[in-house]
Amino acid sequence: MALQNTVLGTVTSFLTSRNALFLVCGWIAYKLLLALWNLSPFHPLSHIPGPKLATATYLPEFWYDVVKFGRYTKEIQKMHEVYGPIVRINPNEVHCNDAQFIDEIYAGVGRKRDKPLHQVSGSAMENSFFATSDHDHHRIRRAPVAKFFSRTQIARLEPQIQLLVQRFCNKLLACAGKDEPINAQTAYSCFTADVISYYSFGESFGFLAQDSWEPNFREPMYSLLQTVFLFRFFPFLKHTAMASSWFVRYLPRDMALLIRTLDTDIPNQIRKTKISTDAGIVRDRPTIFGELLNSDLPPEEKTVVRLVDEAASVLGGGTDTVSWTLSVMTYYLLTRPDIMSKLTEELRAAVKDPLSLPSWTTLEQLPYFGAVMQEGLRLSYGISARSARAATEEDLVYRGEWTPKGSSDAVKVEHVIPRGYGIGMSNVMVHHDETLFPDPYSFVPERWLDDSMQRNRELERYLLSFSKGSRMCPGMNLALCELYLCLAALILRVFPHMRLFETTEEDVKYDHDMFVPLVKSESKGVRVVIV
Ligand code: HEM
Repeated sequence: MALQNTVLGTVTSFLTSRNALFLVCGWIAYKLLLALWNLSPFHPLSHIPGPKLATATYLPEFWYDVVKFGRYTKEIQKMHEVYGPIVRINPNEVHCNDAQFIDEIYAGVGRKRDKPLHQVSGSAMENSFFATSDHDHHRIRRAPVAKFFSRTQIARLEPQIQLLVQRFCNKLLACAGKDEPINAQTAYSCFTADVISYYSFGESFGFLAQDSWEPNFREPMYSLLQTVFLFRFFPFLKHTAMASSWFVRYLPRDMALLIRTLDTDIPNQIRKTKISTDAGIVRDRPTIFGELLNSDLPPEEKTVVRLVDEAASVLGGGTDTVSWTLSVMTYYLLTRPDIMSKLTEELRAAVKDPLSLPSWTTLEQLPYFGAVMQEGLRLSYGISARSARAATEEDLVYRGEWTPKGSSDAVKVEHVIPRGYGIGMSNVMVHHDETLFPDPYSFVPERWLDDSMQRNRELERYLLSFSKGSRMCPGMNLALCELYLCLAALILRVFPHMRLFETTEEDVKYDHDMFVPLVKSESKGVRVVIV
């Protein structure tokens, strides 16, 4: 019997290992065949130039984005130097480095644009409209949220933002004389998180009300974003993130707070809102959940799980983007006294009392302030990594010119990007395009003004910070309202007392990305002291 068992065990394990070997060989053969297909002249993208390995496989993208972390954008830039303005960067995606093609890729609502599945699989908020691939489904999901962030709605919120701006400046000024430097982005993210939470959820997180700048959501948000490239290749790993709530008590304080907010507080708030909505109770201050639950979205779009993802994407989208833009502007303004004094002069003429600022729409009209804002947005990029769109009902025809390296003659380039295939651009490349922005790494607000010192609308077509078209940032009005009000108050009240602390241009200069721009890993951020 023992012998029989041993023989049976050996045969089973032989069969099992044979099966495993068979599976592995089968998988390798499948991948090889797929690579051959991708390289073949029959593939719909075969006419688009690009490196052979990237044309055949996702290996280069995996290597630079996952293994070397967030460094594929720079490789794509190098590919453009060799292959021209249109490059095949992976078997099914094309990248464009010509800003004249922006309106074709990021087209308006009337022209359908999906987001490629490979791209949206990176998002942990898979039920949000941000991560919704299909154009029509995205439109349905986006509509009620976009309405909530319209210009009129934001104007109603403005008094509360003004209040938080002044509270924020008071808190910064109260740090006068302290030796410990303040990480500007951490401080700014306390302000932006309080604004977005008050507006979206009806209650502020209260980061400005606490004594210090910690805890806040900056670090945990960045930690969550770190998974974006890995999830693109292994989307099933997203489900392991759900386990994080089981060991929340062992996590760092700020990460635990974020997990608790997303896993407990927000779902509870949605349930409470649902009960009052069902009972016909009208709240005096609308919340994003109230808006979604009252909208004509079908019931399957109103589940708690989906609304939590929507809340997380608004929270994620609305916190660090604004705080990073403010940090970049802080650095440039504190290192450029010429720009600072010109701006201060313009603001002093328009603002009688810095404790009671004029409206955001009034501040927006100040030409030099507007120019500084545009330049700050240009050098903070919004999303630095590529964001692709797939036209599903039309082929896109690219026509342009390109001067290959080492040649003095421009050659004409024409390519058809077949429907269904993704084509994207990277803000970091467009914003450093020398033909549009001469001396692109310098902070030059004047480039946004025309000869009569008014806004240069023509150039604004190439500012991609909020993206363009049907999937552009729905939070743009809120972001601009925060940026104008906060920067005006900082300039008039805080910057005269603020000094940079061991901060250089390296601390704001793009190095790699995680979807959002990142500086060199060893940077300690933009740090300031109040004197
Ligand atoms: C300076 C501030 C901001 C910048 C530069 C910015 C930038 C962007 C960009 C470039 C996109 C397009 C992403 C893509 O192509 O996949 C986007 C989308 C988005 N942003 Fe913002 N954003 C900012 C502030 C905000 C705020 C305050 C909110 C809060 C409501 C927000 C919420 C979103 C959402 C929900 C999306 C997804 C839109 C969609 O897929 O239709 N953002 N943002």
